[in-house]
Amino acid sequence: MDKEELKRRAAARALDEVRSGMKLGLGTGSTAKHFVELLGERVRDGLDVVGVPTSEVTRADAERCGIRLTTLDEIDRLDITVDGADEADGKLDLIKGGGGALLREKIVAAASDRMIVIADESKLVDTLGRFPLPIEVIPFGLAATRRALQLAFDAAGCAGELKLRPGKDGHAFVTDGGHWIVDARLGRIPDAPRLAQLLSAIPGVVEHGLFVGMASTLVLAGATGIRTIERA
Ligand SMILES: O=C[C@H](O)[C@H](O)[C@H](O)COP(=O)(O)O
Repeated sequence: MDKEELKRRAAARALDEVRSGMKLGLGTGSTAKHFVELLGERVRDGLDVVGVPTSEVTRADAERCGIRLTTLDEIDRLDITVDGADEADGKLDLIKGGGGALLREKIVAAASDRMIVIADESKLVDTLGRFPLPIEVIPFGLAATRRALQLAFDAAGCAGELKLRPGKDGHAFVTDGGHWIVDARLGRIPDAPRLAQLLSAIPGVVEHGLFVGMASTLVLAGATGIRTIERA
């Protein structure tokens, strides 16, 4: 089955959890975009929800779909965030940020009672790390931050090359928050919680793409159907 169809099925399954009156976090990426489009159809049929987008791209998509939007300055908590992932393991820890939206995604997920992750089944891995780990950094002092990152990788039992993410214009990719991203090709992250802690302690790191202990439900769509994994 076509991968886009699998993503749309996972998105449709997450939509089953949405009720009128809910406040929703709207994720970023090709899978989350299916959710926004399907949600828009329900809104046009009368579903009353309000959303907080996790990127400017998602904001534009949601507005185009007629979804009412708000901000985390106007409301306290969200009921559910629905978002994609670049990788997920069986403990529901994630790598996110392939599209560069990890910072707003993490802020929105942390303000949500539930985070439902939607994906096609190819995103499920035994150990995180095959997908390069996105790390959002401040441009100032980048070389010092890179050295600190390598020390953190050593301390967490992993190693790998760091690459500054290029943008379309040949310069560095710039996030919605005005920062840069370095992608770490680690191959295998044996202890994601430990690495997450070490990365968060580096001054030049704004945020990293390890989402540890945040997802409550993982919805995986495969050729044989939908599988749902709940946090233990
Ligand atoms: O920054 C982007 C997000 O973390 C996405 O949710 C992630 O990259 C997955 O995207 P996609 O659904 O396109 O594979």
